[in-house]
Amino acid sequence: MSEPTTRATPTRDQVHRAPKVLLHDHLDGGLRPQTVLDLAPGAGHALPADDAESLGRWFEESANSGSLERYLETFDHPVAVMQSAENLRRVAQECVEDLAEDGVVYAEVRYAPEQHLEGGLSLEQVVEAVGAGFAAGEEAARASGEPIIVRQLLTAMRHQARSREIAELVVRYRDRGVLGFDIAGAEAGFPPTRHLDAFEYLQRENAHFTIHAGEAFGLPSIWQAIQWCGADRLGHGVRIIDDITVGPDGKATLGRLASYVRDKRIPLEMCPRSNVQTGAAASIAEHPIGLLKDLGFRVTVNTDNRLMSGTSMTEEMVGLVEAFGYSLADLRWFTINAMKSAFLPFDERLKIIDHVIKPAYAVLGAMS
Ligand SMILES: O=c1[nH]cnc2c1ncn2[C@@H]1O[C@H](CO)[C@@H](O)[C@H]1O
Ligand SMILES: [Zn+2]
Repeated sequence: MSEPTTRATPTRDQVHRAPKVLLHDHLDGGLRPQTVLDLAPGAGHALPADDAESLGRWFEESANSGSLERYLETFDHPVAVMQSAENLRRVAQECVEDLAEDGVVYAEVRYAPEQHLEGGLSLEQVVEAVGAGFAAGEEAARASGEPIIVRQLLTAMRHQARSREIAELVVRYRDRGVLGFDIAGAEAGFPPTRHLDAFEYLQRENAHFTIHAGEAFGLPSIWQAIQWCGADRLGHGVRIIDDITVGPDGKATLGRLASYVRDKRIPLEMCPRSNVQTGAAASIAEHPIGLLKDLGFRVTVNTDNRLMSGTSMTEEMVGLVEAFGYSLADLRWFTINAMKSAFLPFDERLKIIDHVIKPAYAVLGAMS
């Protein structure tokens, strides 16, 4: 019987070996420090450090700013070296290899094509270069016995005005590895409704999208994302906690919006370490993920930006195990939640749950 042993506290090695599903990871937030160093001279770009270890540390320290705006400034460096098809391809391939090595079996990786046009590429060429890199990475991962499926989400920058164009790009590439749309960037001052035409277009096209909301701005952003724009999922969504009150007896009362999010099973793409860095949460132990999980929200665990947070799926999950005492059964719950919430077709999601996630957890539980 594997069930009782899955209640034990998992070791780092077990978390590493467990199949993991990642829905919120930025391609330009996940470069290897060495790759940034390798590509910078060719891109004519100056960096704040000249060896991989110091550069990695620089990203983490600079991102540790307590403000989303300052956190986002660090992206200038990876974005500067992602302006050619060759570099995009390399970064995309390495991303898949790194995720596979971390035990991720399915990932949706996002980036903003409009930020990669400075070397003369078209939006289409950007999407195709990333797609080629993902395919090569999947191939390499399969060859090394770590099979993984990785798909693209295309992001539009919320302070810019290209969201409709990017939404159309998503629809054009929907059968070629692109599963959905997103908006990202500074949240305060740039509400989701600014891009309403893009979201309405996607809904008419039966396409999927997630919206970064409730990270650096509160409930109005989440409310707009869901009730005006029709988001399928919420990027972060941590501020939904503002619509929940916990009484002295520990009993939680949900407001209308929090009830709606829970009742409709709207997936929350939570990224604990990133939230601590931008000040959206005070610490991992105080992160709203603990309460939201207890209340049965459709919570998922994600990395956001592996480079800026010095993190991985294993690292995020180990952090949660340490802070909340989660068991393998809890990690399996997060993982199945994520797979259920993916933009991959339903039959393919089920196949991964039934043939990859559940059997691997059964083996891990039996061996613990
Ligand atoms: O947590 C986040 N909140 C909002 N925007 C973000 C976050 N992480 C990254 N980006 C933004 O998304 C762009 C495309 O990948 C990145 O260049 C960065 O500006
Ligand atoms: Zn993000």
